[in-house]
Amino acid sequence: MSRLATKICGLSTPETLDAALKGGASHVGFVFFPKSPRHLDFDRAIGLASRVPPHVTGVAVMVDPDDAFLAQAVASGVGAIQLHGKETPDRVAAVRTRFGLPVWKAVSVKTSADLDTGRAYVGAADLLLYDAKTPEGAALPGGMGLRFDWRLLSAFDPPLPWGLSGGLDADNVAEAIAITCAPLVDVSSGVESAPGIKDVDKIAAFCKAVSRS
Ligand SMILES: O=C(O)c1ccccc1N[C@@H]1O[C@H](COP(=O)(O)O)[C@@H](O)[C@H]1O
Repeated sequence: MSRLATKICGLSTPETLDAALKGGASHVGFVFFPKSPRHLDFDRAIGLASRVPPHVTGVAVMVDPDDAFLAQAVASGVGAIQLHGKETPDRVAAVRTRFGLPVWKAVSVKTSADLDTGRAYVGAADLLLYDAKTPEGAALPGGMGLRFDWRLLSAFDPPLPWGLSGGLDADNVAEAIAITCAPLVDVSSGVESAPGIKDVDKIAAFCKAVSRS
């Protein structure tokens, strides 16, 4: 079991969810975004969330969701909400108040100035997830296996609890942790054999690499 929090994101089958749980993940992510190859419908999410034990948190990943969509995602049985779009601080605060769950806000990073945009979410979000900025016009705002310069975080004092995501995998996560001192790491593409297809061996290898860090 790792002392670091680990989120395996974009799970969509019982087998891969179980691999994440067996590996010691503290968080498991379910993506509710129709443009994503990892998109889950709410019925399947209910089945998966029911397998998640109480000491692990299911996280619903969404992009600029409205309240009706959020309500369906929350009803699947998750314990936290990850907002990965262009949600404003006011919107994040409203989601937290309305749904009563911890809210993570993704912060898209390419430069050091991008890190500072997270400060606006103090008092609104519970956790900032620093993720690589995807190119203008990209199909997805995350989950593309892209990484940013981790050295930006080594000289930065995050204003909230935080996590690192973007392009992590079993081969690079130890280096990422060493450079950033991230308390939480989040992976999706790096534990897949193809977009949206999670690989149980890669999940196990990632969890092992984190636990050795
Ligand atoms: O995974 C997706 O398809 C996705 C879709 C929309 C928003 C976020 C998404 N994933 C998140 O992106 C980061 C990084 O993923 P990766 O490891 O670089 O593939 C991760 O937090 C996912 O939760």
